[in-house]
Amino acid sequence: MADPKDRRKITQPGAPQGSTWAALRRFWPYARAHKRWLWLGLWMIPVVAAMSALRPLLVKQAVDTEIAAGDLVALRVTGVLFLAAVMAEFLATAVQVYALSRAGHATITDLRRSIFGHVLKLPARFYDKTPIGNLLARSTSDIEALSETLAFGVFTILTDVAVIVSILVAMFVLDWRLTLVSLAAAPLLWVIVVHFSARLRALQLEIRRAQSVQSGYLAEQLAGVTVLQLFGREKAAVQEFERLGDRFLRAVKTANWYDAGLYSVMDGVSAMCVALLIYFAAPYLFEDVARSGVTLGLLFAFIDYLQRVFIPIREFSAKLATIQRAVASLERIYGLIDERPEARHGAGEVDPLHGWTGGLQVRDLRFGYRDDGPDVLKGIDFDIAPGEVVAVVGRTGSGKTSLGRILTRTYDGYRGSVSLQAPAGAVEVRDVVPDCLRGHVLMVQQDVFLFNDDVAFNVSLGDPALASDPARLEAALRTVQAWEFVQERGGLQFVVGERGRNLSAGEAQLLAFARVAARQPTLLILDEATASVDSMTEHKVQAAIERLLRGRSVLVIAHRLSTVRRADKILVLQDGVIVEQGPHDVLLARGGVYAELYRMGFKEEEGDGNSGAGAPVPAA
Ligand SMILES: Nc1ncnc2c1ncn2[C@@H]1O[C@H](COP(=O)(O)OP(=O)(O)OP(=O)(O)O)[C@@H](O)[C@H]1O
Repeated sequence: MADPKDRRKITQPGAPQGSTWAALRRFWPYARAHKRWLWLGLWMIPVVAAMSALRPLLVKQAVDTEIAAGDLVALRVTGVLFLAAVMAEFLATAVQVYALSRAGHATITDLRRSIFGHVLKLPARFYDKTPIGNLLARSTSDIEALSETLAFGVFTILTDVAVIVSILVAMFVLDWRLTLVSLAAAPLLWVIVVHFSARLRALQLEIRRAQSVQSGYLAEQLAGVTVLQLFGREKAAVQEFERLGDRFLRAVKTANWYDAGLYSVMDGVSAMCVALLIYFAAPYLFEDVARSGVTLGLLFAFIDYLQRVFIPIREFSAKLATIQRAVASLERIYGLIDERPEARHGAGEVDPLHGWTGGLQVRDLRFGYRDDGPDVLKGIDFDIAPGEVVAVVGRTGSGKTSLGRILTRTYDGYRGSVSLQAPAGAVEVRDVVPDCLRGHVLMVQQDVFLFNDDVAFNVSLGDPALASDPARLEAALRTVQAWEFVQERGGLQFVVGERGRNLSAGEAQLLAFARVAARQPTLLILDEATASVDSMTEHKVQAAIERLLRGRSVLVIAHRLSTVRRADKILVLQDGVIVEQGPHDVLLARGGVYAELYRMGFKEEEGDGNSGAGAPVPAA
């Protein structure tokens, strides 16, 4: 199991650190599309604020004027107005919550879609350094945190501020002396809110981090559940999960303490303010109203105002914490958005490889995965003529897969030249945008990945031209001899299970071949799988490979004797260098590295009478 310390270190590469305001401003382009709902939410703010200030005024009016004068009709009218104010405030709040929540969730849906689209365009180097669990956390819980904020954070804070301001203005207009007395505890209040908010913010960040690490761990362990089960490591995984959960729980518990503390302290301060108000206002009540200006109605109104003003103040810190949480999430999401995607072929752009027949020239090719690391390909030269089948063999780690990755531009940054001999002139691989290149060059990887979907999807991969043409899919499956077993299982709609669990390794390989057969690339890079399959399936796999190789240029990372024999030329790679090249018989006769590989691996295959029954080129 990985060192837990490492897990703590998993951070977001390139996450920008900026101000809260800058992070929120950068979010605006996403929210703009739904600004009608945001405006509706904003328009409700003055309504809510005005009604909050109006209701105590109506109480004052009832007590001081109508009750004092014994005017029942006027008192009833005031009662009806009070009810109308209450209804208006509730209605405005409901409309605001609905509008903001709608805008928030619509924006989040857009953002989620654009992040998914962006992530799919990121190059292999990005995935080398970013754990998938981490990515999952960013696209689920971080975005969830944002939706909370958009709906109930920023805008409800604006509403709170408007309510506080309107109440303070009403209080000052009614009686500035009583207002100052009532607010005598304000500095104390400020200190408390600032202290608690800062602590709560820090705790919210810790909660986010702990959550993300735990969900990343969960995703990774679930992906590798079979390994855990086979090696009996379930208990250890649960213990580690618990440990990570404890970190989350500790932060939540402390945050709850601070929350509860804040609430009770605020209640105490609010009661203190009311007591202060009554204490100072009481003598005025026994004086002449014309001189003192203090009435019973005024006192009721002030008590009501004080209680109202404390609710938003109390919740202010919790909302600030929510915003802070969202900003932390935003920064992590920006870190992802700022990763540079692969270039895309623009609509209407000329295809530089139009008419290319598969001729290729590689000169002094050098490549390393890290700028500061050693090269894994160290000056490679070879040619592939149109329609030629070139096999690459070599011990494990000699650079065979890396060579395939350069030809498909899965990795950039090679030195030297890899030029494709197109009719309009030679084109350097690094100058062809990846999606255009992959319209001509396809790679079948050693590890077959199948989606938890039906055969039709796994072959078409959602390409509408293929998905809507079952005859083409069937033809591709027939080419690679997979149609028979697909048909036996119920046809194109047969669901292969997660990662192809419902298929054998050989059948999964055949489906991967069908993907290529359906697309007919000009150059095929085939990384032969080394997984052993039964001899019947092996026979089918060999036949399928034979058909795939026909009529196109192929670079095959070969593990079968049948494949190397069939090749027009073999490149023998050793430690990133081509040490021998030529056809099978010539290389064998030379008695060098190839002859050694042959003696250690292929010879056995030949001996067991099953030419190429899955025995791999020997590993070092
Ligand atoms: N994504 C990567 N980041 C860093 N180094 C890598 C990466 N992929 C491969 N390497 C390194 O590059 C070297 C060549 O690897 P490569 O996969 O090309 O070998 P290979 O000949 O295909 O091996 P095998 O037969 O085992 O598949 C190895 O030392 C390997 O550790």
